[in-house]
Amino acid sequence: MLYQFEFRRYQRKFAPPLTTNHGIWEHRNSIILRLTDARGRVGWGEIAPISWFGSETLKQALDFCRQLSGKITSEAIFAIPDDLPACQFGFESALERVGEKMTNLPTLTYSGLLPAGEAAIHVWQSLWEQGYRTFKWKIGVEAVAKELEVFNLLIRSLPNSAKLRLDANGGLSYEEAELWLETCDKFKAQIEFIEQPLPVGDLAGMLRLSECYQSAIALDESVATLKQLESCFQQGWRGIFVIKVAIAGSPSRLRQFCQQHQLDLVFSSVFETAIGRQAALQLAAELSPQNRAVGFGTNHFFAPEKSNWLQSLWNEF
Ligand SMILES: O=C(O)CCC(=O)c1ccccc1C(=O)O
Ligand SMILES: [Mg+2]
Repeated sequence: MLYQFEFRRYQRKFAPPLTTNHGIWEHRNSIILRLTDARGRVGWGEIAPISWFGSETLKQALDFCRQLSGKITSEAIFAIPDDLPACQFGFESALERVGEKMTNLPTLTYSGLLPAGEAAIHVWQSLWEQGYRTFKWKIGVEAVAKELEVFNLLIRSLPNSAKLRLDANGGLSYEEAELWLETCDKFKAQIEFIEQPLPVGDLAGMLRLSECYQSAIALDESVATLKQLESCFQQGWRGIFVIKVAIAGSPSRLRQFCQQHQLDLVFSSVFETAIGRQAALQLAAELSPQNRAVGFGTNHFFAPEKSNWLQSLWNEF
């Protein structure tokens, strides 16, 4: 089946900028795409790469879109190479939606993302009032001693029924990870897991840590794509896997892998727009075992989008 294909770049500004162990993030850039079949039915998709996280770059995605010259077949979509995982997601999810009505978002429990540093102590309350009960806080941004101090304030200020996730973005040394895990073990009832304590390549280190501490560890950067997910599973990881659907690759192959194996999954946003978010959350609702909140409580990092943003982007009024 042949489709007409159009795409536009889209940019949103983080307000305030997002700080992680990888640095400061000011703008979220992505590509919105539209497929149209011979009968004029359309499907929308989003390509939202994060190259520092292990996907292709925005430029590689744009180059791929440009060389298509406005046309693509479903066969070509399923043959997009594995080194363009965000493109695989964007095109396949658009294809799945051609002719489908926008459905209601599935009901899921959300984890609210807190800003790094002390700001977290001032932000969780408004998220709590919006109904969030699980929060994620970035660590590995400042010196460990300083962060442990803020952690102590944060964990004491949070209600006992709140759950906290700590995300190091691969930024800890083995010794620092030990220190954090000891701390987590002391607050077992409130800490859900620590995410990606060590760098991507150090699966052996994280396997060792997971044997030495009671607190759970989640892999994130180490399993950014389906290929990496399969590889970590084969190497014996049976802890938590964070799945960033929008950069993981082909949604149909991801679905297959997750249905074949019993995995402890946490679905997570890559700051996609409503288009990628819809597709990612639908897959999350399908595959999520429902016991863990999805990491899509991220919209407060942007000013609300105007309701006609997509029409404006396409210049269609
Ligand atoms: O998972 C969440 O709760 C929020 C999303 C998130 O933290 C994130 C978003 C974009 C890129 C990297 C990350 C991350 O988990 O490190
Ligand atoms: Mg993470």
